Amino acid sequence: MDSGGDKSNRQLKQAICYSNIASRRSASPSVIVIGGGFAGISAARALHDASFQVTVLESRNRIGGRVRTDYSFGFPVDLGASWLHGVCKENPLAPVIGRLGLPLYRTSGDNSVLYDHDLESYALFDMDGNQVPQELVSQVGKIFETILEETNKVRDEVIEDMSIRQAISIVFERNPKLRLEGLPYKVLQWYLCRMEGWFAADAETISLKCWDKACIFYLYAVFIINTTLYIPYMFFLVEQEELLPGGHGLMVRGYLPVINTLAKGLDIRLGHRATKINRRKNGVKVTIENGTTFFADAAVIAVPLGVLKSNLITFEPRLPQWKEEAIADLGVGVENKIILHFDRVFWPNVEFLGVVAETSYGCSYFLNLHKATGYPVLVYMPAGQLAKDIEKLSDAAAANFAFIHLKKILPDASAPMVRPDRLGKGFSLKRIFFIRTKTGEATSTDHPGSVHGAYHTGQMAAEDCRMRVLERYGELDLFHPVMGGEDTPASVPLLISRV
Ligand SMILES: Cc1cc2nc3c(=O)[nH]c(=O)nc-3n(C[C@H](O)[C@H](O)[C@H](O)COP(=O)(O)OP(=O)(O)OC[C@H]3O[C@@H](n4cnc5c(N)ncnc54)[C@H](O)[C@@H]3O)c2cc1C
Repeated sequence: MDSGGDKSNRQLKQAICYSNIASRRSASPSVIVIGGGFAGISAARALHDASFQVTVLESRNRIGGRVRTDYSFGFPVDLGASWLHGVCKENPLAPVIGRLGLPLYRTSGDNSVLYDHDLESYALFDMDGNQVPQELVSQVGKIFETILEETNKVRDEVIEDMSIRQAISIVFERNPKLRLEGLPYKVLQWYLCRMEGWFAADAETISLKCWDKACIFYLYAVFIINTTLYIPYMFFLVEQEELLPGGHGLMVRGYLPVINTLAKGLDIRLGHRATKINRRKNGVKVTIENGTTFFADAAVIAVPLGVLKSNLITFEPRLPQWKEEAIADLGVGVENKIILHFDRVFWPNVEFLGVVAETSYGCSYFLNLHKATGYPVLVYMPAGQLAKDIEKLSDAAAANFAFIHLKKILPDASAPMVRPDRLGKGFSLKRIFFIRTKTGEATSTDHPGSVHGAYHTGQMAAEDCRMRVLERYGELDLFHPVMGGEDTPASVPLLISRV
């Protein structure tokens, strides 16, 4: 499908490519998948299995995108996604994970006030290292739920949307007893901090109208530059995804085995950054950074939303106005991970450690990987503005920042053997039905911002692409449906446990 960088060679090869496309009608149709994250690899796998000739163009020197398992510590640590949200057979990733026999560690059941954690195994501290009584944490958790319920009343009263932060202020004005003071107030801020962590956004940018509903909302402009996204400016939107049942499970061995399995046998070109996509009568031409061109019958675009927003890829002809507007209106959030590897475990045997503070910005959260994996690792996970601020630091300074917070609660903490790693979280939180051959977590209506959402959109894009090619070229007998065909292997139950 590709041709050389030299211009005259290109023209010659272009002619050959097009004649190939014409003569290939008796052979399999071809597809270029742009982006080798979960969505792109999922689409490529499905199309490959449906007898398409598939080429994946991935700009980096690895596949996975925001899924990246690091082995440099001598054991797997996910620097990007690490949870399977929705441990149930309805999860589109369940059949793959189940068949691979990958273990999951349960961190919560359904309906946890902390989303992906139960309040069963935690330790919260104040800035002086005093542990917050568990009873107080539970009590404040109930108050937090009451406050959120009260914000529903505010929502019903107002026409214009507002941020969840504003709505909470109104609730406090109306119900001064919910305001809390002293330590309970700080614990409340911690709950807010976890809510912000779930959305990878500050309470000022989370929509009152939409945070727990499927809808679209335009909020404030934010400035984000992170390792995954190169976005100068955007509007933040929030849509609540549909939460799958079954609670949340950590991928104990990391996500890499899953994506590697899906990628097996695919033609993946690493270091191939697409810069231009020309849609033509007889197919698609994709140009990459060094001028090399690729031709195929169709293209599936599975790059992050931020890449589209920053116009790093030119479309010819231009995308329809409504698609451009949808891309412009979508927003992303930021979440980082800083991995702290110690020579021994000196912290309590709980699933997470939290630090309460006067503001949600000042609170922190450490995931105890030792509980799930047996390795002496804490993962510091800032989100929203804090994550953006930390991204401005050097890696060493960021690791030190996390360690200073840890020291506040555990003064005897030994220095970590750190190699900090950070991966920005590109999070689109808006419903998006457009670009039929565009895929990626951002296009998931029900599960945006998740691996299973990305996987599912890849499957949908592949099916859509397959149908379009079939409609156009009429080779119905060549393929079986990408999704849900009779050949779908019997599902294997997911292996989930909790200690
Ligand atoms: C820190 C962090 C924690 C997270 N935690 C979880 C979690 O626990 N559970 C969960 O379900 N989800 C989690 N997520 C979200 C999840 O990782 C993403 O929703 C999902 O991986 C997105 O997949 P994608 O394929 O849509 O995009 P991406 O993974 O971003 O893939 C897009 C790919 O396109 C490539 N690309 C970009 N531009 C070009 C170009 N011009 N040409 C060619 N290739 C290009 C990129 O290099 C990348 O490989 C987390 C994300 C982060 C960052």
